[in-house]
Amino acid sequence: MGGVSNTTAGEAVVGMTGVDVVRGDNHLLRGVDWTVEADHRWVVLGPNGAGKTTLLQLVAAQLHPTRGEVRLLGETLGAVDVFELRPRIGLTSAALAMRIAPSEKTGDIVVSAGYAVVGRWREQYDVHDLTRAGMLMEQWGVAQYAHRPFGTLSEGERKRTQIARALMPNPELLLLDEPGAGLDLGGREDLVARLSDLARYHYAPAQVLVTHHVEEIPPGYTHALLLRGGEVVASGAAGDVLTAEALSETFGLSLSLSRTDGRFTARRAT
Ligand SMILES: Nc1ncnc2c1ncn2[C@@H]1O[C@H](COP(=O)(O)OP(=O)(O)OP(=O)(O)O)[C@@H](O)[C@H]1O
Repeated sequence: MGGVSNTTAGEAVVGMTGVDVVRGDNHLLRGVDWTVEADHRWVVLGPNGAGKTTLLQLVAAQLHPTRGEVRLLGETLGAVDVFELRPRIGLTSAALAMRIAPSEKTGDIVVSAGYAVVGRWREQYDVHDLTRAGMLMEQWGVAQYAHRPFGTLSEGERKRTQIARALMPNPELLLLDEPGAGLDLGGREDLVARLSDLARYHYAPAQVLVTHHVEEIPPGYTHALLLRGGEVVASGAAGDVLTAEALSETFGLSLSLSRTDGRFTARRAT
């Protein structure tokens, strides 16, 4: 699924050391060290205001650190033209979805991704682009809506369209900011299954998924980073990091955690 990644050989996709992001007196992030390798699939978990979106903005090359170093796809933020870096990174978020005009055709939204425009039809798409867009829309279950305006799709269909669009330019890093937000149970389960397939696909890009809910972690995700108040509570292999103790500390309440068939469930400990 999603095409072959062409990540710079020999270097991590993301390498952060001692990263602070400060606004006024607020530390949005403090002392973050993080490495994402090409075959990693990371889930970033934390409560509201923990700094997850700020972290994602750094690795989307949309924000520079106040202090520390961010290496991204072999380049250093601050010493590279971010407009060259951004096309190598696929991003989905509610903020981006809001920029899509409801009247745009779903197929145009996907095929236009490589041209850095949202949904605008251009005559010069070549057969390769159209074929790839069609394949991605099939994979993400939205091919039948190619001629429908984006605004008529359900929330789940919109989320899947956004992911197909993010994968269109064959990115080396895929960033998913709360892809499960606003989905009903069926929509969430469908998305988790598709993301699980993508996670396990050897040639898929490195992936980082931000969520508030352990129930949304797709099986096949390899690593987890837990954030609270801008600081890393725990980070590493998912099996080591995703514990009741670490989650309780992250969310500031006593939680129990269970795992069945690779899926997690958390609830308040009684
Ligand atoms: N420009 C800014 N100036 C001051 N504080 C900011 C600024 N931008 C964000 N913050 C604060 O930084 C903190 C982290 O925000 P961020 O959006 O990264 O959190 P988050 O973990 O993504 O939260 P949520 O789960 O609610 O989306 C929040 O407390 C937010 O209010």
